[in-house]
Amino acid sequence: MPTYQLQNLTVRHLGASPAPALQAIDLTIEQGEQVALIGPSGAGKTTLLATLSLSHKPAEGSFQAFGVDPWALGEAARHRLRAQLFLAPQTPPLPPRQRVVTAVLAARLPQWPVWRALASLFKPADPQAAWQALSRFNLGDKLYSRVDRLSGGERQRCGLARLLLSPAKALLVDEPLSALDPALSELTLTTLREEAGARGATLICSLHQVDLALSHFPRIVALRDGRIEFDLPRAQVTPQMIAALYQGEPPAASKPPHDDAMAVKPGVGACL
Ligand SMILES: Nc1ncnc2c1ncn2[C@@H]1O[C@H](COP(=O)(O)OP(=O)(O)OP(=O)(O)O)[C@@H](O)[C@H]1O
Repeated sequence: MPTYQLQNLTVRHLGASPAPALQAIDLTIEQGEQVALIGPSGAGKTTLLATLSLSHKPAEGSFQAFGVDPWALGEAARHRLRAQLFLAPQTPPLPPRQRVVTAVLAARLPQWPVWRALASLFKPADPQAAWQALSRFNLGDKLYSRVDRLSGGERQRCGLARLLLSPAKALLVDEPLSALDPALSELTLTTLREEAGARGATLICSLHQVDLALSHFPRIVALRDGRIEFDLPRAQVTPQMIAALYQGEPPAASKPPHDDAMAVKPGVGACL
């Protein structure tokens, strides 16, 4: 059974301009596939990931996750379905005063009874698991740091460590590299792909770094102006297609010149 089946899907943002954020989206993603979403700013990548995580209700078209239409389910059943999906947003919503260990273990809250979730706020239930997840992103030394003392890139990796602890079968990751240097970018994508592969989870990741999308992901879905421009195995994606997709707005390089690396960081860190 596919993880997702979307047919002729339209998604609008409430109160936004009449042009939909996504339109005529046909997309089938099989369980265990690893897919990169690319496209210029405003193309609809975040909206698509939010729709796949059941945060946006489509306006039109057909949407199925794990073979069911989530929006035809009652609230409780949809909530259970949501527990199968994990969205790691570009700016993870981490409580600023919380310790990293608590924030990471929060990924397990949906599996725990209320008493255990509350107890974990005072004494982390499984710090070893949090440390292991953080270590896979080179962040083990921040286990007991406060979230608001982390840099933008550290916070982003803290959000990804949560993903490792969630039991989800679909891992949805929005721009995981925006605050990371090239070495950490490689480590992060490799870790995400290994994790998804090891547990047979579907991985869908939006990226501005087209070279990394092509080197790490077998399937590339390109969005522009809310529509799918192409959906192809990476071997069939040509430089001409990439140039047409970005039309004058060059895709981000994964290896910025040294001076640019500093210019990228501050904007992303200002997240909470
Ligand atoms: N909360 C919102 N309210 C209204 N319109 C929105 C909202 N979020 C996004 N949009 C609009 O929806 C469209 C798609 O935006 P989206 O954030 O999905 O693009 P994106 O490809 O993820 O862009 P970026 O690469 O810059 O993150 C854009 O036209 C954007 O202005």
